Amino acid sequence: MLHRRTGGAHRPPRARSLRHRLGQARGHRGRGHPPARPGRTPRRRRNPCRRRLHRPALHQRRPRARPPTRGRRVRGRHAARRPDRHRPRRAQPTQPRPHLRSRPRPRHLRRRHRHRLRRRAGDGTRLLRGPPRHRRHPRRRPGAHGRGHAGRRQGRSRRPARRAHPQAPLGESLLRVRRDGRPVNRVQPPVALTVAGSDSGGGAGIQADLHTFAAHRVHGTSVVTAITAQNTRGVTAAAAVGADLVRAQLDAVLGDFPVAAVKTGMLGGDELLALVAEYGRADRLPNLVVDPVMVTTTGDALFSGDPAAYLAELGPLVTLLTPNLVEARQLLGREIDGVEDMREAARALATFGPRAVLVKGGHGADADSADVVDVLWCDGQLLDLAAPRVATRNDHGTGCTLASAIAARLALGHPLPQAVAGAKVYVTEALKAATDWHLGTGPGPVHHHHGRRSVAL
Ligand SMILES: Nc1ncnc2c1ncn2[C@@H]1O[C@H](COP(=O)(O)OP(=O)(O)O)[C@@H](O)[C@H]1O
Ligand SMILES: Cc1ncc(COP(=O)(O)OP(=O)(O)O)c(N)n1
Repeated sequence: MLHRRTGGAHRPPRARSLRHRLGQARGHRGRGHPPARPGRTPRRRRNPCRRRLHRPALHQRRPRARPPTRGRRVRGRHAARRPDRHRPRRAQPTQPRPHLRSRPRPRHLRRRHRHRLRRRAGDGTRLLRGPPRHRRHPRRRPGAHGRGHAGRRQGRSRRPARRAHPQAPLGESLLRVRRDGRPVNRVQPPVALTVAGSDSGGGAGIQADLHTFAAHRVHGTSVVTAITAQNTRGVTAAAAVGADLVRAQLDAVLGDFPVAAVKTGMLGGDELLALVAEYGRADRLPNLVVDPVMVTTTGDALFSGDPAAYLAELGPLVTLLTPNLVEARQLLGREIDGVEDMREAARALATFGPRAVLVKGGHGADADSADVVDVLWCDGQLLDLAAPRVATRNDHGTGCTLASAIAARLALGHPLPQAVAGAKVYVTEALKAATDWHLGTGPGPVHHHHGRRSVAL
């Protein structure tokens, strides 16, 4: 059988070999078998780690001890012709084989890496996991209750457990791999854009947004609208970036990256507001989440324009508007007190054209309440989103973090209400994880990368 495949010998050897390996990785063992090369004895490539160690060597086996299969008969014939076939088949390469690095790892290693991914899976990485293995496992048998390979392992106790592939270079064996065998770091992330001011303290603004995108495994791009000299105690100086430079940044990013969602934060004044609206009208700002930043929790004003212009300019272009209580008051020009008022405010803001409005109840709401309630108006429906209030003074940048987490999730393809709910959970966890931090002497930042170990560990 095998020799009939020698027609494939005209193809370039490397392509043939890769196809074979891919075939193995997908479980098409028969079809992916490599054809014989001229001048070489065809042999079946096997992962040496999967060798059945308890079976006798070929020359010691009783003839026809088992009913021969096609594959075994072929192997047996070659074993008979080639005495060197009786050597242990774990041939070790003596030279480094860097060309192997891009190849899929053996199945048992991929499985191990998947387990590692699951153990580490935080809120955002859950998406990478896919459905539980047992649901898709082609070898799943009735009675095997979905615990991976528990059933299959019973008869394989002598297999050396958790051993690295003897041929894998060290770097390769440490790479995490996805279900389809490709290393994780080759998966292209979606792209999100933040249009916001810089917070030199790193807790809010551009810095918080990029942290949040990264925590969601979304590639973050940025257009800087202002530079603030800021720490946990407040803002000591601020300067707007000129409209020409902001335009150039927008063109550089939007002209090159497949931006899937945009978050805006500090726009500083009417000029940049109009500029962003121009790009929105030109349909260049998909999934636009607008955090109408006007004043920090420490009381520093970050917007010098007309609040009403926010709604007039951006309202109809916005996917989601996320004012806090202070900002909702300024946008509507009236008091907002309590959850019923927040619902009314969300309804009123929605009349300016955004698809959805989220009135946030963190800063400025009843600090003694057990829950923090945000009100979401989305596609004509009102929804209260409640989360346990986290007792902490480290809550700097929660508004930026929430809006950029929503944008990241939209870039990842989450539907809007789920993106908002998931982002709120993410912020709550980020607040909890930073309660003991002492970064700065005022309200410190939240822990954007909670649930993830450092990549240096
Ligand atoms: N102490 C807290 N505990 C739990 N959630 C909070 C807390 N403070 C703020 N949040 C949440 O953080 C998000 C940002 O809200 P808020 O702080 O009001 O925005 P901003 O930072 O723009 O003032 C909201 O989802 C809010 O519910
Ligand atoms: C540069 C910059 N942009 C926005 C803010 C406001 O951030 P926010 O998330 O609303 O958090 P608080 O400042 O209110 O804690 C900022 N401070 N700086």
